[in-house]
Amino acid sequence: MGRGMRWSPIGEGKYSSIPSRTARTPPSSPGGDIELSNRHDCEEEDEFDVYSVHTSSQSKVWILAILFVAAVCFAAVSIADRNKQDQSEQQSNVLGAVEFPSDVLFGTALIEDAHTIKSNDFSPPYDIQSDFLNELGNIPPFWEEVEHIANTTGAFSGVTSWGPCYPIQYDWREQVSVQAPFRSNNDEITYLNAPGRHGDKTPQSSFYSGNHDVSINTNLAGLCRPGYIIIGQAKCGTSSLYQYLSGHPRVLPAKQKQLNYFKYLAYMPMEWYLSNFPSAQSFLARGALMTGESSPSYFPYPEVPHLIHERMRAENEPHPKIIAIVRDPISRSMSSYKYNYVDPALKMLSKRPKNPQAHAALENISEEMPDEYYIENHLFTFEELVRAEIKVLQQCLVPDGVAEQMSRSKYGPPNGMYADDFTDAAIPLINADEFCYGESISDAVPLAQWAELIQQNPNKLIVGLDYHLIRSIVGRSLYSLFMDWWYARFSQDDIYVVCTEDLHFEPAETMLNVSLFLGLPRFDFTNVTSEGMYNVGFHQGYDTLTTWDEIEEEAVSENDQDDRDYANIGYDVDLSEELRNELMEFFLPYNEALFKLTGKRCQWE
Ligand SMILES: Nc1ncnc2c1ncn2[C@@H]1O[C@H](COP(=O)(O)OS(=O)(=O)O)[C@@H](OP(=O)(O)O)[C@H]1O
Repeated sequence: MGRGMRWSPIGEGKYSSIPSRTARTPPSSPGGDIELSNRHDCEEEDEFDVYSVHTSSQSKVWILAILFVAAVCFAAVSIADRNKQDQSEQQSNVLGAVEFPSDVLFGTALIEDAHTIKSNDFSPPYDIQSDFLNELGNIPPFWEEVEHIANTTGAFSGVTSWGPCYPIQYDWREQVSVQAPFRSNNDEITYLNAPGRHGDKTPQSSFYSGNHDVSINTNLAGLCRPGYIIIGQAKCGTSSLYQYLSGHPRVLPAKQKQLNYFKYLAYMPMEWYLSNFPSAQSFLARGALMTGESSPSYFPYPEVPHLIHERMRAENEPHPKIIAIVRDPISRSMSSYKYNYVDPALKMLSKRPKNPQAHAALENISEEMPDEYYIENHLFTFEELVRAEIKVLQQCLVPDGVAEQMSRSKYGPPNGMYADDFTDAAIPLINADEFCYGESISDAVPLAQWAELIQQNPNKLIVGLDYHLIRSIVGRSLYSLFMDWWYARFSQDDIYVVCTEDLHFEPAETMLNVSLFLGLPRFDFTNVTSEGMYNVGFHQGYDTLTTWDEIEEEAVSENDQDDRDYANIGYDVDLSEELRNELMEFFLPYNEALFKLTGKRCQWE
């Protein structure tokens, strides 16, 4: 049945169509006695059987004539379809569906056996003159060998590894059978996800302790490394940054924005991690220079930069660039309050989960009330949570206080992961997130910092939620404390810092700067960024786009004209001028430390 039509019976063996607004009007039939359906051409010939006929001798001639035309159309369409199908099969063969030989997928391929490119007739869709060295003099990560060979010989002969991709066992030329200049469709990207390599099991989340025996160099043939890793911070626009960057025609996305490998899944071998990125085949067919991922879970944990360095930055080896994005800390804290506390609490109130702890917490709270009622009566305000947290942080972060001492003892000399960095660090490395927030007191008081609040407001809800995110609404906006660890493992040349405000107010220019830093060729991001923002508070989802019009509409309906709250749109978080000033004062030294460390100043006044 065709689009735009419904059929209703009008009598035995007879049907008439009820055209929708989009259906075409049938032509009047020459004999006047054939009611053709509104399908009168041969575009969708499969519906020709649906019409009603008042048979007469005169009309038989017309019937035969029409059946003849229909048959001719049918034959023509079948041939066209067949051709289309052949074409698309051919396309998918060269663009995506070609399987790697099983020895490459499943482990007998040896990297040492890899063929180098032997002849000059190898012509993948890359421009030797301009692709591997951009106007800033930056080479995209992992392309140094190709750049060197291409620019000295004017050809690709002798290249052993294709940019970020590990060598494959057979001739590189076989991987390039199409001259598709740039990526046109993400669906055509091949990922070498080989079920069976490590069993079909889905990796379980757990923090990597560093004690697992992970063989990191097994069977990497044909897999490609990320050229950039967006590390966070959470709620600072990591989703938009990732999606915008993926809009560069020479960048291919990972299977998903957040792989969380170096935080939760590092007990899996690198082979697993890299199978989440496009294959060498996709790079070659698409003329890609880079892929990457964006996991805000990396930002707050000192173990992560150490691990990325260990696994991806062997001495003098090429390695991915690190991109951090930071937002006005007050604005980020409000977004986090909403995302990590208000939304999950409201969800819990509406879903009434069975787990005994949550159940007990919800016992005296009325059911099926509007959100506003719960927010007013049963949720802690932003101010309440923030003041309780700041009290704890101020004590913990005093010079030579708990955070400093505990961090030194865990990560410093003699055997800590960062032993050498403590010896000569001018600024002490501090893991506030791990050492400032104290222990649980009881089922009713999950963390000491909330003891007083809970005592004074027994009707308010905090039990049963994700405490490690709620406890650090402010703390995770002290960016310099986290970035210190990243700079202990990566140099200024390896790290690029984006201010969320720049991404908001000058998106195309900001993205151009990020991409040039990465060594990519110049690209005008205007069409990409003008689509909207991703993962906005009132429309969540890492790949959920909210158009600028929708954002504008929501801002107007909320009467939210405060420039400083440009992103906290669609929800209200009360913030008195007094608390704003206090917070600005609290954040100031950390902001200044960040600007000094990174050499980048964000406009957060
Ligand atoms: N282009 C641009 N400019 C400014 N701000 C932007 C942009 N894109 C997204 N956003 C805001 O960033 C918030 C979501 O950040 P993340 O995607 O990093 O969140 S997450 O940690 O991955 O969940 C979320 O903030 P809130 O809406 O205040 O919650 C988004 O609105």
